[in-house]
Amino acid sequence: MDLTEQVLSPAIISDRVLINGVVTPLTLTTDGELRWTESGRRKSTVANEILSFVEEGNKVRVKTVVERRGGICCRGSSGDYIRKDFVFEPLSNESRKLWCDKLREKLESLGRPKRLFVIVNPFGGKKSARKIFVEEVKPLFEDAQIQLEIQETKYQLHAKEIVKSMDVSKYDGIVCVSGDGVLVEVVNGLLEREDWRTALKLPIGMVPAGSGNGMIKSLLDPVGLPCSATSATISIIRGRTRSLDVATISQGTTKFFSVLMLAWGLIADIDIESEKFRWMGGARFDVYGLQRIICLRQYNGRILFVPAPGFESYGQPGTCSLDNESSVSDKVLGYQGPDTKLEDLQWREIKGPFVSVWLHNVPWGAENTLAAPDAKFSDGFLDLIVTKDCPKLALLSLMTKLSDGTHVRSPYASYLKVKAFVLEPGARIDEPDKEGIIDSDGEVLARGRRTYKCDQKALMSYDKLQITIDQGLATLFSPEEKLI
Ligand SMILES: Nc1ncnc2c1ncn2[C@@H]1O[C@H](COP(=O)(O)OP(=O)(O)OP(=O)(O)O)[C@@H](O)[C@H]1O
Repeated sequence: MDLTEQVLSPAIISDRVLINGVVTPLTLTTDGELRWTESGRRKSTVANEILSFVEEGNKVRVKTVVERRGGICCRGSSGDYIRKDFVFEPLSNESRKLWCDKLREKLESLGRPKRLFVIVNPFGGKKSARKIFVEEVKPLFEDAQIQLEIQETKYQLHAKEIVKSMDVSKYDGIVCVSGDGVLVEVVNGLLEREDWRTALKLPIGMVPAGSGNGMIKSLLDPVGLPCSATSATISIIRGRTRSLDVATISQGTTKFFSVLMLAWGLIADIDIESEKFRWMGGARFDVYGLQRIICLRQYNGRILFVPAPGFESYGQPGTCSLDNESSVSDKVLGYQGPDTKLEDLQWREIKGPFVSVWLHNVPWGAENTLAAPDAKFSDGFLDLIVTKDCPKLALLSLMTKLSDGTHVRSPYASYLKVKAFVLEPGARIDEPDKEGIIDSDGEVLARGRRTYKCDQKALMSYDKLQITIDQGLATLFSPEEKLI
């Protein structure tokens, strides 16, 4: 809270108050900064740091959260927060009332959330969401005087059920203390509501507490914040939002709304089949990934895509017979996907065999996977990474580069942005009686013949599916750009 900034903005209120028993001038500026002098040193706290204030007898306690910066250089080394209180005593009752009015008006003007609906998945990741919520999240929300309605999920798809029937008008946002799985359920639940247009305007906040926390990592990492429950919670309290593209995956009248990714081939096989090694923790992806590269599978099939401007040279011109049924469903009242006239678009195609086909909406797929380094939250495009004809050693090297995103520079990978996409999945080339798995946002969307757990039901069949994107349809709580 040391005052280093010398450019002063106009005062809303400036008065002499008692700080630690000493009469001192205190000023609140139009940009929400409180300035005073303590033990001969000029100090300040900015609006961003103020959570709330309370009157305690004649005193006013301002609750703040301050970033503890590490090292000499602040860039990228920040993000550890400490709670600090600043207490002052106005010299009269009138002065105290005026201070409280002005502080309240200033905080009100920031548009922060006042009532949040919190969904906690006690089952996700290392099963620590409940502990994270109670110890790290709830105390901060309480200090920020945010009213909470808390609900724990009791079974799979419970979060979707909850948001489908909740009264959205009562809240300023939904917070998921979970992994990405619950976020996807929340988006799908909101989109299946009759009032989806209004419901989707409700910002969704993520607090990382699952094994896949790709969305919140994608929000925090670009502004130099660590993927922690504290930085995520503070971002929600500050109330800034950003919009997020939503992809509609359709097969006939069956639809799934995706906000993270779709994978087919190697990545899907590793993601889904490594479940049998869950006891290994995060190492399951590396161990099973290595096994999959040694016994590499390739898949026949075809992909069609409408490239974003600048990516028209990828693939060959392709003709696409589209599934018209997918846009027509009178019985369903919820969102039906974007009104894109797919027939009028310039389609390109790439034919198999494929090692991997991967579509990504945001940069990070998990906390250690920078899947699509150029992906943007609301550019209206999905990033497509296609891997073909790749020798095993090169593939091994490519997979080790997933942590810093340089895999997209491999000569065996094509990396482009697409506006629409069609997948025509085929069988494995080594064992044509076996097919693959299509994975969207960590869940199995379709299981082909003789695949892992192929007796279990999936939402779609292992057949042609199409994807369209609605630009910026959903809203997320998001940290502000930091001046670094
Ligand atoms: N009480 C519960 N019991 C079992 N499953 C649940 C429960 N609550 C939620 N789930 C399911 O847990 C799944 C994973 O949730 P979450 O998003 O928190 O974590 P994740 O990181 O995506 O996944 P995981 O930890 O399973 O790898 C979701 O599909 C959700 O439906």
